Amino acid sequence: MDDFQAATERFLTWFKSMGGEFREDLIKIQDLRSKGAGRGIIAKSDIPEECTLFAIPRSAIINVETSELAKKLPKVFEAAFEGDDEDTEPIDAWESLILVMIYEHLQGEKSQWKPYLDILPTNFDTPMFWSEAELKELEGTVLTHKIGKQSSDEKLLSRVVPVVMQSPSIFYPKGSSQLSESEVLSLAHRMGSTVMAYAFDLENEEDDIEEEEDGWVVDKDAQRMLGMVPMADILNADADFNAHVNHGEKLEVTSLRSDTKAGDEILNYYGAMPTSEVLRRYGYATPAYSRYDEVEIPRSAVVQALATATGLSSSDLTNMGVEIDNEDDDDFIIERESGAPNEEGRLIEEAKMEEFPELEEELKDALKIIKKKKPEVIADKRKRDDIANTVLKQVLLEKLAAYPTSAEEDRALLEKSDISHRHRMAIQVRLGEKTLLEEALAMLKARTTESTNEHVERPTKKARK
Ligand SMILES: C[S@@+](CC[C@H](N)C(=O)[O-])C[C@H]1O[C@@H](n2cnc3c(N)ncnc32)[C@H](O)[C@@H]1O
Repeated sequence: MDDFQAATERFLTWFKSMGGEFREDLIKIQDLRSKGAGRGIIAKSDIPEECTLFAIPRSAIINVETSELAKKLPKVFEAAFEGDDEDTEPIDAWESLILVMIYEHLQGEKSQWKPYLDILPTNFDTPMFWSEAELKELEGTVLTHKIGKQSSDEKLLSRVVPVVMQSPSIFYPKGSSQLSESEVLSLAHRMGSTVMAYAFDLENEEDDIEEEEDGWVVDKDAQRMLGMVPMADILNADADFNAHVNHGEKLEVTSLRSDTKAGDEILNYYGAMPTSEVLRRYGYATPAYSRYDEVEIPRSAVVQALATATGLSSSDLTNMGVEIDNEDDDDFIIERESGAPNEEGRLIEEAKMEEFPELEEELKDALKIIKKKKPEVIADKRKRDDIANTVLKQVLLEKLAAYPTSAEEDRALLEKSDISHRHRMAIQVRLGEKTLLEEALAMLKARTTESTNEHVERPTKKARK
């Protein structure tokens, strides 16, 4: 038995000793490293719908309630939930769990979670850990300004690392050697990434639970409790999934479908998010998330295109009261109408590019202002539609041109077998964005053809009368 398998066995034995239930007749933990997915859970036989596959007692979860750390450093942790310290921001749920994880890790054999901690990752494929050359492959994508290594360093250095450095007698068992500040920082990064990719938002049994239209339960409580949930976090996930974690007295993982077959992977749901966000938070990418892909269009690009299309300058537009380029507003998001998974976790609706609601709304308002202030620029509805389409087409084409590679080049690269895992994921992210832009351009084209036909048809109808 190799080390990986031995660690899995030790973890499963420990899990049961903590009161965890695991249907070994139905499922098993499997080594999925050959497909870049670490450990996962696989069906050993066909599984019926609504079958409990495993259950985790709340006492096996690692969080501020179960770890001794919060009791040993009450001042630090009470503030986390009471707030209102005038001088310092209280630590949040995220920072609290990072501290708890650092503490449990440093306890070594003394931690009751040791066999669980042993199977958590020490390396990550999230872009936070990519080299400059690897990050270059993400140029032009929404991730260029979302990785935040520096701000995360600053936050950990000012809020997490000092707590460890100031209380060595609490964090280190007697006789163990202490880490330097930079070693604590890198441990904090490791635990931060673990929390990001593994922790669950824990719903209390008595919490204010609301059901969304699609039936997926959401909790509207502002202060959530984060926790590491052994076994539930062995589940990999996809946008199309077949299992669900129910938060009751215990946490129970149940099957959602009647057709889960022996050999199928049991997949959880991390949420509806673009490939870029899955990569940023979890360090992987699958084709099913591409339906949620997004592209950001900078506001300045829209103003520039509007100026060109109207023959006005950007300052003319500002002076007229066109406010598209407002610094406080976020960029425009281009995305599909993608629908939610059904109650079996299946994606049954086709994801379609239908409109750019916010962008079109603001463009319409801007054109109204221009028509009022300079009627000669927008003679009629047809001219207004032409300008709007020209602007939309221009910003989409500009965005497409901003990626260093073309969609065709990316498709060809994905055919190759000799590119690295990270490079492949970067291509999936940027190609997903380009495909979305191509769909947006096709939609605009179809719309323009439709409206031209309308304009051509109208006089004919009138002539017939
Ligand atoms: C909650 S853990 C799931 C268990 C994990 N595979 C392990 O071995 O510990 C989340 C991590 O699993 C991996 N993962 C989850 N779903 C995946 C999928 N569909 N394909 C590939 N990797 C996946 C990613 O590395 C992610 O950060």
